[in-house]
Amino acid sequence: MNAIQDTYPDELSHCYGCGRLNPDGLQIKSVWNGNEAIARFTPRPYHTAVPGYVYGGLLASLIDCHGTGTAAAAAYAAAGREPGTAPYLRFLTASLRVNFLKPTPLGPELIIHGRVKELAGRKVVVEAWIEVDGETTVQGEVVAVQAPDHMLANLLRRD
Ligand SMILES: CCCCCCCCCC(=O)SCCNC(=O)CCNC(=O)[C@H](O)C(C)(C)COP(=O)(O)OP(=O)(O)OC[C@H]1O[C@@H](n2cnc3c(N)ncnc32)[C@H](O)[C@@H]1OP(=O)(O)O
Repeated sequence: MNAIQDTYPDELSHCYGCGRLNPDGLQIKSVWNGNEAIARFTPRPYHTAVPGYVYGGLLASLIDCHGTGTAAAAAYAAAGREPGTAPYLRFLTASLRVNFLKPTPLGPELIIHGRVKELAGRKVVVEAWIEVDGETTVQGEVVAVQAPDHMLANLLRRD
């Protein structure tokens, strides 16, 4: 199954966290299974906070972009539409909350989960958490708001 980020149009695919066209970015991939979205990411040694543990800002970025990706996938599903079709359902982070429950070990693959808590109008509230070796180390919530039409039109305009 395609990751939702692989269906974003090129003009909206430069995000540091999830843009497939950003060679220096994290390029996270969120796959929707009809119930939740899952992303997998293995931090690199330079993502260190203290030796052996992952930097919290990276973890927040994973929650952030997986949250907006989950919102997009869920919004297309709720509308009965094929992901990536125009008019684009592309979401921005309006609010990001992250609770670091315990240190996240550096080395193993992280599994990032995203589930919709609320979907109404242009707003999707996503609960997200990071699992490593079967334990949840980070829990967060993203309020994702559909990009306003004028913003999308501006970004998609070709000269
Ligand atoms: C265009 C695509 C670009 C692709 C980028 C992908 C990004 C991936 C993740 C990111 O890092 S995004 C970067 C960080 N985020 C931003 O820079 C967003 C900056 N903020 C904005 O542009 C506007 O504030 C925003 C578009 C998010 C909302 O402005 P609107 O004028 O569209 O909001 P509006 O007042 O119409 O509210 C719509 C709903 O969202 C709710 N809302 C808005 N801001 C909120 C907030 N901060 N917290 C909680 N809820 C919020 C608002 O209450 C309302 O809920 P209800 O429908 O239930 O009434």
